[in-house]
Amino acid sequence: MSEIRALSYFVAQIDDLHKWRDYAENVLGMMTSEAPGGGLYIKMDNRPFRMLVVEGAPDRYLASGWELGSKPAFDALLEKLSSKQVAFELQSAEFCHQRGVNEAAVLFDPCGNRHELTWGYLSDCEPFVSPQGVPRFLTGDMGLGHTVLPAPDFDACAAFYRDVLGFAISDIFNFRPDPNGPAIRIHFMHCGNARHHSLAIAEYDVPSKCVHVMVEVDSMTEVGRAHDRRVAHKVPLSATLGQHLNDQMTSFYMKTPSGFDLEYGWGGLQVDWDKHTAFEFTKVSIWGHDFGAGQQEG
Ligand SMILES: Cc1ccc(O)c(O)c1CC[C@@H]1C(=O)CC[C@]2(C)C(=O)CC[C@@H]12
Ligand SMILES: [Fe+2]
Repeated sequence: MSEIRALSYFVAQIDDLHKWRDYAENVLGMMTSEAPGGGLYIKMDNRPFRMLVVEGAPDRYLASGWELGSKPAFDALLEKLSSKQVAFELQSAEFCHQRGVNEAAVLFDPCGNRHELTWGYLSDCEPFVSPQGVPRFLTGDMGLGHTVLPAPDFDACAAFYRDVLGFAISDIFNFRPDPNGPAIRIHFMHCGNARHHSLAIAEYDVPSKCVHVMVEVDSMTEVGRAHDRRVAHKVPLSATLGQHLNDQMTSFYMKTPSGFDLEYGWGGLQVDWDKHTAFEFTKVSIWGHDFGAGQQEG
């Protein structure tokens, strides 16, 4: 099992922070506050933030934050990076203060995706009270959800996540937009928690530098209510409601202000990895999930 415990946060960039504040509070149902050193904290549980949005151009996803369980685990992973000649940079006190962690190291995968390894998150244990009343997000030791990153140089990235960061494959999808054409590979991977996947890599590039991020609520009703808010706030739909075959998640996909998608779901599988057998699946979903919806204005 990976020494990485979970996806603890992500960082996104936008020209105007107000767009994300409005989206987070009124569509996602999350709380916001000003981040130390500038930027927007988006809060979805008892941690100060799970999303950090900074001002700048272009609109894009900037980084994935991965949490180690302890300083020894953090040091051991950096030791492993050094032994494999993988470059990383330890971060300043100001950087760690903004991320709310004791220590952080930054590195890039072979496709240029940025990762922040951290340990020792700061907690004020302020409760999460959704501005939309009811939603509760499934986080805790399973982290904020999952992220799907572009990996056009697929083999190099797959090796990096397995051999360097220690992720293991949950299952594999060979996506064939044309049934007789070549497959676009997507590997779903887990780390040190029960969530079916915390990371997936997809064999194509996207301008926003993230395919999507997934957040999970504790009831199907809240997926429906979020969808109503999406409609009310005219947020473009990227895929209709559906249920995935591999992790059984019922979800829909919509645009974020930074240009990548967000999957809002319920009912994802939690796996006992000692009993799991990796497999390849051949259908995106048991029902629904029309990704052609992104072409229309939803
Ligand atoms: C197939 C699948 C299983 C579990 C997930 O959480 C999940 O997001 C997916 C979909 C993966 C993938 C995607 O995110 C971008 C658009 C893709 C390539 C499609 O058009 C089909 C599969 C989709
Ligand atoms: Fe997903």
